[in-house]
Amino acid sequence: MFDNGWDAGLDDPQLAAATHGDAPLIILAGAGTGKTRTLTARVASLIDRGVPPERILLLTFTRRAADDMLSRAAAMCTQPEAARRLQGGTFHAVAHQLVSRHTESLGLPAEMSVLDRADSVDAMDLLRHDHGLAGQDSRMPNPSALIDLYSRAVSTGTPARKLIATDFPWLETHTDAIVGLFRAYTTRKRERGLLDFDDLLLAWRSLLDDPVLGPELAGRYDHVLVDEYQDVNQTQVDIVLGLRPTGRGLTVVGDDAQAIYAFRGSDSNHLINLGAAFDDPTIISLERNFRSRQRLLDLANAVRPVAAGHRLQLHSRRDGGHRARLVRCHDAPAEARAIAEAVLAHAADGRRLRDQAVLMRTGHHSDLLEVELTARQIPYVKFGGLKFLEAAHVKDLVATLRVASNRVDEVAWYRLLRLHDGIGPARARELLPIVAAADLSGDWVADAVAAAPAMSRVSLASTLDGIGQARGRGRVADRAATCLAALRPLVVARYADSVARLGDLDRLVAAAALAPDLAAFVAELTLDPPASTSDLAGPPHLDDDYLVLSTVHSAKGLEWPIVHVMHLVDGAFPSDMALTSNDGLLEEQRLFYVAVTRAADELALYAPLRMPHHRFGRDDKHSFAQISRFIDDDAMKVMDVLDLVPVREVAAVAPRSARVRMPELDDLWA
Ligand SMILES: Nc1ncnc2c1ncn2[C@@H]1O[C@H](COP(=O)(O)OP(=O)(O)OP(=O)(O)O)[C@@H](O)[C@H]1O
Repeated sequence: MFDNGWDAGLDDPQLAAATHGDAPLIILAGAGTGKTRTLTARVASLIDRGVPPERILLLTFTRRAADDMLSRAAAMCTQPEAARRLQGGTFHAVAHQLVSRHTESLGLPAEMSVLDRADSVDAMDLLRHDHGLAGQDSRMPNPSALIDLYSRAVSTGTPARKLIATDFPWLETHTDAIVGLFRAYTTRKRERGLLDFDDLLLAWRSLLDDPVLGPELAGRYDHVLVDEYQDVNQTQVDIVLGLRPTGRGLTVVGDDAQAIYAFRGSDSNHLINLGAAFDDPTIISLERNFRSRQRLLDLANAVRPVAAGHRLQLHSRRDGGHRARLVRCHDAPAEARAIAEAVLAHAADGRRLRDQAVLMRTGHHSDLLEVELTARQIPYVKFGGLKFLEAAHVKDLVATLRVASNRVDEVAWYRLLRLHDGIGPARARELLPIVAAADLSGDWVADAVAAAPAMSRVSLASTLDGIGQARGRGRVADRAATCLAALRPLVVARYADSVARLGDLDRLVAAAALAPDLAAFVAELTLDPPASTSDLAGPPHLDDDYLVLSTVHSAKGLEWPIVHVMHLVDGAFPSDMALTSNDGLLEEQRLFYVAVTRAADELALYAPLRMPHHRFGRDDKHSFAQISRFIDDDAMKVMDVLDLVPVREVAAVAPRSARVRMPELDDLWA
């Protein structure tokens, strides 16, 4: 029956999921159990069953995941040309496409820009002056705190007044001003075609709620498949239910133990509760892990968080190999040396560097390790931490491209204006009504230049001329190149290392040139930012061999034969920010579970038993560190221990493995 390849090698539950009919399907899949493979096979099987590819929608959390799955599914089925017709992408990217097509119905201007968090902070900064919320007083909420409050209200659907009273009481004296500011902020964004990430999802949900448009939009699809459902927020749940109100044709895949985005408003309970929304859901659990050796899964099963979730017990047919190993090191420099030496030892055994990854809770944890790797000439690539799009020069170009596509994008103008010597925030605010006016009249360039300080006039005139020319260019490639030409002198004047930065910008403009539409390119870049310029150019050359350093968040969904996880001490992993809240700790535990399930063959967890007091401190004060609370007695039973420290120190810092604990004493120093 199945001679097209998509069923090849699937185990029974995977095959059942791939060939399931139209009733709502919930696939609960543990780590490494082949979620991606199963979803891909299901898409291919749907096409072979006769579902037109354009009536299948696949929603994922990264663009790359959607592209990979759709192209693989198309290659596996009998219609290889289906790849072009299949619909898919991230929730936000699909929302952006839809919203761009329905701007009129939504009362939005035709030209739109997408705001990331930093842009939203700028937008709030611009408006708070009009609401008496700017000033030197330290009790005044800063724009970043205001955006946090605003997003929390939106993502949880809680009125701002209530939220201030319960969660932000120190802002209570400003309640009226804040509520007024938020009202103005919402109106202003709408007028200027500025949409933040939440707005995109809310707009999609509103379109689906509309009695005329909603059924038409939902009726475009026969099947909607959602990956990583444990990471959806309430608005995304509403969108999914709006697309498939009865659940017919809905497939979701998720693992509640891998939910790691609560800080963005996600809630793994949505996966746990979904079944109750339908009459006849089919639930399939995938528990056979195809990635890791059983000895490593013994640890994964021991540390898998079970709070309120589904009990999955992973098993593998891959025997042999070593148990997971806990490596206790004297301090952080010793940990860095131990990791570098282990990496080299595996390389000497014939492993490529690319077969290994070092994972960390937070990007800066690898500071010392990077020094060590550089000294030993071990090439590495780092993922996570500062994103490429957060680099100042990249944001400068994105702002330039945005004003060339949406002339009234005052947030982008605000950034661009401040790149000119002599124009600070106050001057920029004065110039905005001229350059970002909704109804341009007369010679706006001359007016803006005349209003600018004398020292800025020459460069401002040249930037504004350049942008005017860019807007007149029809081809995307010409428009992007003209924008960069306008920005180039500002980058040279502003950044000491401008040559390297301009190299990045050239690559970005080259990538833009391939896009059919500049505004869509910029929106996509903002919604799913590349980690580096090499991401824009596709994967690095195959001959390159390098070690991967990655935050656990960025390692989600990936796998390596050998994985080293560092800084496994309380305060680092779990992060000290999470130590005071139960929800925070649970999220850290899920993050730990993601980390330990990335390894196929070997897993080493490193714990430096002394940590410096201050990351950038000038002194060398250290204190004893407690081995991560996630490595508890059950975990220790399935691990080997390697001590790179004197026995005396181990005894001092490892009471968690003691059979009898004295919590009342321990807790005093927690
Ligand atoms: N039926 C199968 N036969 C052989 N290998 C498989 C099978 N299904 C999945 N695999 C392999 O198992 C590994 C894990 O699969 P995949 O990445 O799809 O898992 P996942 O459930 O998305 O994992 P995670 O949630 O941990 O990221 C991959 O190397 C994949 O090729």
